[in-house]
Amino acid sequence: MPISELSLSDTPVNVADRLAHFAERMPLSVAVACPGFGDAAGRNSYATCTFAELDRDATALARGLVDLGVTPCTRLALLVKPGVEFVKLVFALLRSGATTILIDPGMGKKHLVNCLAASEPEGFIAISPAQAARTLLRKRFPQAKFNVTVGRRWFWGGTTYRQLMATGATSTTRLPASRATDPAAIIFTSGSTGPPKGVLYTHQMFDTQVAEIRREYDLQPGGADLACFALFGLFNSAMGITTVFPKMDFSRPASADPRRLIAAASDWQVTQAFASPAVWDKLSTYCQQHGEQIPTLRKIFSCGAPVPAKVLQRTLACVDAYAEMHTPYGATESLPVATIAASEVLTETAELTALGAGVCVGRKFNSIDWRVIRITDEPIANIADAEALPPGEIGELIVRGPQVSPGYMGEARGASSEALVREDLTSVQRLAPSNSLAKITDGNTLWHRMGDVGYFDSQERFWYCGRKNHRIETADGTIFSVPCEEIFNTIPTVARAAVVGIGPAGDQSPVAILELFPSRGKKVTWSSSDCKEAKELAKRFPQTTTIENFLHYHQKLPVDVRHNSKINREQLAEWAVKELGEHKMQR
Ligand SMILES: Nc1ncnc2c1ncn2[C@@H]1O[C@H](COP(=O)(O)OP(=O)(O)OP(=O)(O)O)[C@@H](O)[C@H]1O
Repeated sequence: MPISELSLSDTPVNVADRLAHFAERMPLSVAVACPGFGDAAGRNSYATCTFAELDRDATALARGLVDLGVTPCTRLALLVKPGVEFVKLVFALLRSGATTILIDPGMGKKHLVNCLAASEPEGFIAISPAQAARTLLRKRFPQAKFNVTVGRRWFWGGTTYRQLMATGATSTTRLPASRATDPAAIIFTSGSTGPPKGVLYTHQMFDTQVAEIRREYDLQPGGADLACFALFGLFNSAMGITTVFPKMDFSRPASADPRRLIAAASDWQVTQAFASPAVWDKLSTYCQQHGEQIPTLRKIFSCGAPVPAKVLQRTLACVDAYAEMHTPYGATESLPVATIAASEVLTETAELTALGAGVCVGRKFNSIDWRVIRITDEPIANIADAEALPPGEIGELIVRGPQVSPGYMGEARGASSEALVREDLTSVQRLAPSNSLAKITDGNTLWHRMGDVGYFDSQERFWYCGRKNHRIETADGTIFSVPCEEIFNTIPTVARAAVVGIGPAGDQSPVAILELFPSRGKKVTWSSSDCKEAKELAKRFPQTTTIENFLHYHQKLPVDVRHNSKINREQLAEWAVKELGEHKMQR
């Protein structure tokens, strides 16, 4: 059949084919490096695997899974720590045709178990403690029959990673060919605006992510990446780039020890690194205080929340003078959407951000189509019902493209997850409730509603003004969180500001909550001058002029589990209600 006659859903696509390409061209280069136990230093202390080994073992594991009975669309939860085995298993699962369920362990036990149960896994590929927990909670996972233990198997049966590898290595089973729209994974959002949502990933989404990230940032095979966000290991291996996992707790990135990150960077002479804003803040502060440098870094990425200009500046100061830093913008449902270079932020947009213009997240990726539409909390069934807004007007961002997820699963309220997994781009009628709020039909395509608000400027750059759910509807109009917060962030004593709404919808009052910088050796106290400065500043800008309540938050502001960077404004709003109710109002 000529290519032109193939529909998208017939096109064979699997991001794991990109790994096979590099295994052929650079078989002996290190694909993954992961620090061993203890404090041994230097490259020899890492567990490593080459591209050839990764490719060979991923195929063996995939055959082992298929021989176990795994078929296309079998849902398997992957609960393995970032490392060599993790990356091998991710590629094995992609090749086996299974749908991998990926969840951040940092979201806490209750959410973790609920998310897992909602996705109805047919098996667990998991380390021993997770298998033990699965066995104890077996009633919640009635369908889990394909269980593979990574590490020692105790009382729970199933097979082990080693056995799977051994049987797969001698198997000649043919692996299934995956098509572009076939499900590849269910990845959960970080749940910063409610319960985490299971996002359906197709093979096409993963493949587009890799192709677009490689093209946009001109990432070349042969480089080495310090991966402080585990999933980046997948992208790197599909680009011929060595993944270096530092020694850190990936479920609490902000707790990473800068000395360990610097050691991993130096051991592998890393050329690029990906970490959340909180990690860059901590690492760059350490480098500044201790005169450390990471001179081999050429490309630096940060994503997940706005990156303050001072963090961009400080980070660039501890790397090569020609290094670039980028802050890609996107969400689990759609990544990447837009990007901006730190150089553009520092020379142009940061100044406007400080004046309340929002945070510029840059221009769109080639493969994305985007619009800003009038804000509504109601479902929008068809694009004809969405009002597109002109540049300069704040609305909700909607996106479509090959890296955009066709829908959610896992909430499964009323709809069986089987139906959701098999859902394709045209079967919008079967969408679960959150899908109807998040998707808009346009012919046989879908737009995804980002749940983020902002506006386009005259150069079609998007200026992020926060989450739609975090906007404050007052009797006098709408207040957007991020533009206001950035105004308060310019106060030298303020470490971080959050602006939240309290009270009934439509008649909310804005409250500015400020975390102050610890002053050396002294307990941080909220002085009348701090409050006076914040109040005076608020009066100078139309965005903040109606804010009258200012509160000092005595600890670090609460943040999300995945990036430890997104402010949990819901929690702060509840706290503010209590504080103000107790007449501790600072006026
Ligand atoms: N570069 C960036 N600058 C500013 N904000 C960003 C950037 N990148 C991502 N974000 C924010 O992170 C959001 C995506 O986060 P993620 O997909 O991890 O889950 P979440 O939206 O926090 O979870 P949930 O939808 O469950 O609340 C974006 O919609 C945006 O608000």
